[in-house]
Amino acid sequence: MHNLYVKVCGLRKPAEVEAAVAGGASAVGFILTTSPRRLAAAEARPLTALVPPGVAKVAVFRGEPLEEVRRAAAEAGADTVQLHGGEAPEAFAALRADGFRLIRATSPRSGDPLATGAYGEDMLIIDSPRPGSGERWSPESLPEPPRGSWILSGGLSPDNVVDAVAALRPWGVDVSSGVESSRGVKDVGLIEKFLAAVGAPGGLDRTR
Ligand SMILES: O=C(O)c1ccccc1NCC(=O)[C@H](O)[C@H](O)COP(=O)(O)O
Repeated sequence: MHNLYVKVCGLRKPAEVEAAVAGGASAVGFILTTSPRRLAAAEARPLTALVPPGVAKVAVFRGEPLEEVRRAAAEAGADTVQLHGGEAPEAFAALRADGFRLIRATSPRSGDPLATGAYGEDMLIIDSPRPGSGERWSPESLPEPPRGSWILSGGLSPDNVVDAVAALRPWGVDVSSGVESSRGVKDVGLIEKFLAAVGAPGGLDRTR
């Protein structure tokens, strides 16, 4: 038996972080790449400082040079790095050596391996081809069943997450647009609703 890992991403304000933590999120994400949700590392730092032990602080990147990722993730106070840029396994090894936990993000038709750990990562996010867009992807687009600690992402919301978990049986879920009132603007009530829907803390029980 395993309880669902729940990541709430794209947070920009203390009240959003506090709602995610209070609602039982396993991880909170901060976007340090091009996005309406982008934060500078120095802006993320006071937000990660609000996060208690046991909740992951995830810095999200897409295509930045490795040295920039290392510097910004450290400055932000993250303990986990999420890479969307198709980085090579060597980038994951370098970040591991820095002490970060690692999330590799990909999409179903990318051609990337769908086995968690293929590049040395701890977790694998399977997301829509346009991360943070709120778009869902079709289960039929998966070339093979994902393996290991994989996180379902892309277009989840308080209203669809329970059915999506029942259909695909992921190890975890990740949400951003579905807990926003408009693009890039989080709604604390929707964060609470999402976390309540998945039964956080602890999450939906699921059998592997
Ligand atoms: O959220 C973004 O704007 C973003 C931009 C560039 C790379 C990654 C980004 N988000 C990463 C996430 O983990 C999102 O939570 C994930 O893509 C799901 O987003 P959504 O479909 O909006 O729930």
